Amino acid sequence: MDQSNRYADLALQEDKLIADDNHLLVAYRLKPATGYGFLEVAAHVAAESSTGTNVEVSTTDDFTRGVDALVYEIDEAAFGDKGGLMKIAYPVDLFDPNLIDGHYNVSHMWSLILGNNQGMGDHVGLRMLDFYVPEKMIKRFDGPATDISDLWKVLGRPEKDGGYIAGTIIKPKLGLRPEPFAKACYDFWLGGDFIKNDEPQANQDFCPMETVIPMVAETMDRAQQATGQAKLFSANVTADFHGEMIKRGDYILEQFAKYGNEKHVAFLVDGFVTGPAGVTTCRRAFPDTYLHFHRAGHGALTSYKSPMGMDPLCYMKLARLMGASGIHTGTMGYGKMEGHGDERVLAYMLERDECQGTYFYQKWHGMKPTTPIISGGMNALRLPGFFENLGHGNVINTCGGGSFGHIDSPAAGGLSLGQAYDCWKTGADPIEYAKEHPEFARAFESFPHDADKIFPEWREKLGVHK
Ligand SMILES: O=C(COP(=O)(O)O)[C@H](O)[C@H](O)COP(=O)(O)O
Ligand SMILES: [Mg+2]
Repeated sequence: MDQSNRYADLALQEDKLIADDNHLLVAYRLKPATGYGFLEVAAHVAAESSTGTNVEVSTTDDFTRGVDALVYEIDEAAFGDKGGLMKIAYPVDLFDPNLIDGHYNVSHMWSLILGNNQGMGDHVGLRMLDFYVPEKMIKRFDGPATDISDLWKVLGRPEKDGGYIAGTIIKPKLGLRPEPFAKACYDFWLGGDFIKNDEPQANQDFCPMETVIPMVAETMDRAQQATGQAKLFSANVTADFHGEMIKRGDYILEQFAKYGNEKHVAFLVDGFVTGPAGVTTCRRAFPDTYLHFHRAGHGALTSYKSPMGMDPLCYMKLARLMGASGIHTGTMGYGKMEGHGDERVLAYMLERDECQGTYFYQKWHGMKPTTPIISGGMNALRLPGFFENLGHGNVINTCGGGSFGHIDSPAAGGLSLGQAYDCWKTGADPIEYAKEHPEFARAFESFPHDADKIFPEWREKLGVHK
């Protein structure tokens, strides 16, 4: 059934919709199935995502029609054989404020703008590319409670432009018992700032949380005394049940508090698999603790290979609305995961108070920033190019292989990361810099494939021969 008479109004002007502040706007890539017209399917998406279904229903009244989502722009040929562009305006009244405080639910918003419409049979691709949240709504999302300035403060740095946080992920990913786990932490902290649990490290029988966490807390204290520097640990609190997540969080804070280090802890939530409910549980139960949003699994939704799901930019915006203090953004083509250099916008959208996205200029109206967490196949050699592309180094970076794969030690791995930042920041030539900085220099020998690719003449210039 073609519902474009009701669910499309191509005369609506985007500027006016934004000025009126009564609509949430979404840009999608749509590819209709064979035999269906573009506007017809677009209107069906708007219907399915608001007041309608695939047929007229007798219960509809005039008020109902007043909150229809409307297709207001289409460009059928925008993406060639991948489909066309359509934009839909959703009345703010469609969205769901909490009973307890009137704040909006991200889970509800998500189920509306990218929910049932994903499974419709009359398209072969529907992907959310960008969205715009109006001012009156954005002020009623939680947003972050803590941000990178809280971590810089713990590290004794300026709270503005406090710079690069050199981190790692304890590797191997699984299989370390408590003693070797704590030892790995100590060995890295001698050279770096920040350690996170890898996302599946939790409460396994071979490494129970109630054995390993007290050891990590004691280790942090020892590493801080040995180096005279503050250290940070991002502990996994992911769980299905909010009560379990809170139990884990309370337990972890209690253990680090024994050394006065409760502010040196972040909580890692696998926010893709727990969804907004998991992230918000952590955000609200522990508003003083930095919320580290790990997104394992997100590729099923955000991969550019898919005609479905959403672009990573949308995922970043959802994470900031939910209140993530930091979220993984990928490595913008410099690491091992999918991505490309122009994904700088992912970081800028998280950090800035206003930012131009793919289709919409989003203002955040004072919402705290979310830190870009750079992770996945990174090491000291890849970092200078990464910083150059991004234009700054106010990020958390975690290098698992890049630290524990350093041929000298995890501490040397950690030091090599801070040196990579210093090298870029001071505008030094990496090869010249390596001559004066042994840990950075040994990263070339640790990661020779990267060295060959990024600095092809490194062997001759540094005098290192096979
Ligand atoms: O454990 C790692 C990286 O380990 P390593 O440093 O050894 O590659 C992270 O879980 C991934 O970065 C997640 O990907 P993303 O950050 O893209 O979500
Ligand atoms: Mg991991």
